Amino acid sequence: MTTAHPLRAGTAHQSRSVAGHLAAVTALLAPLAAESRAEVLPLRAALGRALVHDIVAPVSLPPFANSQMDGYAVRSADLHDGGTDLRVAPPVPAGSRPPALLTGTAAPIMTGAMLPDGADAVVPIERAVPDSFPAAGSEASVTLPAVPAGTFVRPAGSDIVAGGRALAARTHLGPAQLGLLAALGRADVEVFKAVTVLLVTTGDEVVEPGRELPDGKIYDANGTLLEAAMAEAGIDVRRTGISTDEPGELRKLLRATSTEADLIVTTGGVSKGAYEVVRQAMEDQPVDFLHVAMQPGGPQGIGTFDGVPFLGFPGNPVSCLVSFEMFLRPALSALLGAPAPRAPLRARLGHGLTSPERKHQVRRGNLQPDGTVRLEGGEGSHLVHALAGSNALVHVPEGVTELAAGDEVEVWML
Ligand SMILES: Nc1nc2c(c(=O)[nH]1)N[C@H]1C(S)=C(S)[C@@H](COP(=O)(O)OP(=O)(O)OC[C@H]3O[C@@H](n4cnc5c(N)ncnc54)[C@H](O)[C@@H]3O)O[C@H]1N2
Ligand code: MOO
Repeated sequence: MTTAHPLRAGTAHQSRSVAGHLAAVTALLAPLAAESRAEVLPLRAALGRALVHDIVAPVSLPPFANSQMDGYAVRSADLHDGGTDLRVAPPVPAGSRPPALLTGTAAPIMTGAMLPDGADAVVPIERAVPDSFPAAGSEASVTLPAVPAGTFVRPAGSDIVAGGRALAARTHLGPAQLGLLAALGRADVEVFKAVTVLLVTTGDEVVEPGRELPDGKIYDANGTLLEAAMAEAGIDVRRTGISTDEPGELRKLLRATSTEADLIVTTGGVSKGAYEVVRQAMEDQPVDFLHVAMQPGGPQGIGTFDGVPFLGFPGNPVSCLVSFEMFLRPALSALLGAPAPRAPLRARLGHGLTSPERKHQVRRGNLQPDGTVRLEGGEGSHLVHALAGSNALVHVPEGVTELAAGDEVEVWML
């Protein structure tokens, strides 16, 4: 292909850095961040999505000064060292505005109840004598120790003040963020629509799980692996079934199924063999096939098919998962705020490793409770069993060829 295209790498033999390819994938998918791709969802349906706009707090949290403890609301100026007897006022009712607290009285108040006007502190019931509340309606007095103003009071707006920014645009909505929106009184929220990916696995040697396995064939691991990775990341995944190695058939399949898709992802058929179906099917399309300086996941395809963004991941199962984690997930995180990016951790290697000098290596491993990471399997990108026994990706940056046990590495929890 010689057509000029902003996403294209130049010659097919050029190797592109991981950062360079991530930038290209992000540029390819940038139109997905258009505000026209917004929808309003009830909070319960918005888990895992991200905000289109900033959210401004319509009320303060807490909305009113309230008690942090079960105890007595007091005027701190009434209390003196050595203990002070106060008349017990009627209890503060839950969920409504109490009458003002008269000087020389203490009002039983429960956690979260509104502080009466005039009260400026709460003495926990454990510090009162007696240390239990009198029966409702009875005449009683209580002895309380001196406390500074503000003791066990949660001031209005101490969490957020009305008019302040509660959440920024592109914030990923997990339980805490949805809980905040509910606390602010929101019943629904404007989020980016889920990204729809058409996922196509390819190869004459690949057979649907559940069928018989003739000699020379293997089961399709990639379809299930990537569908699960994408679904977990909140992507709406459509599967086409396995494409044969016939480029015309793959083209027909894509044309029939890709119209509603935001992105086409294929696996396999992108390297240098004689039957690279994805390469051949894309011959008349603005698609680059290039090598990223990464192991696994080196061979990559990127461009558009009939105008639909396209990523061609390599066929080895570990390679296609690593491609998803290194490029698609972070590109969507950066553009749309969802899925959430992987949180990078630092860990110490349980044992040494070697890595090719000009490649960013991504090994699979298990982060142990003692903070060391044990590598699972070797470098091979076919090691799906070792992948299944791993809980983390282990990064060895380009330029690092050898690491010893105890050396620090970056890991991403899977
Ligand atoms: N001469 C070269 N050969 C290869 C190179 C290279 O640079 N020069 N790169 C190697 C690397 S690295 C990778 S990764 C693979 C990528 O190959 P393809 O994307 O073309 O994928 P295939 O050849 O179709 O398959 C590779 C491998 O993965 C297995 N596979 C394919 N699809 C599935 C599936 N759905 N489920 C499970 N396993 C699958 C397939 O049987 C092969 O074993 O190329 C290297 N070769
Ligand atoms: O780079 Mo390939 O993706 O290792 O096996």
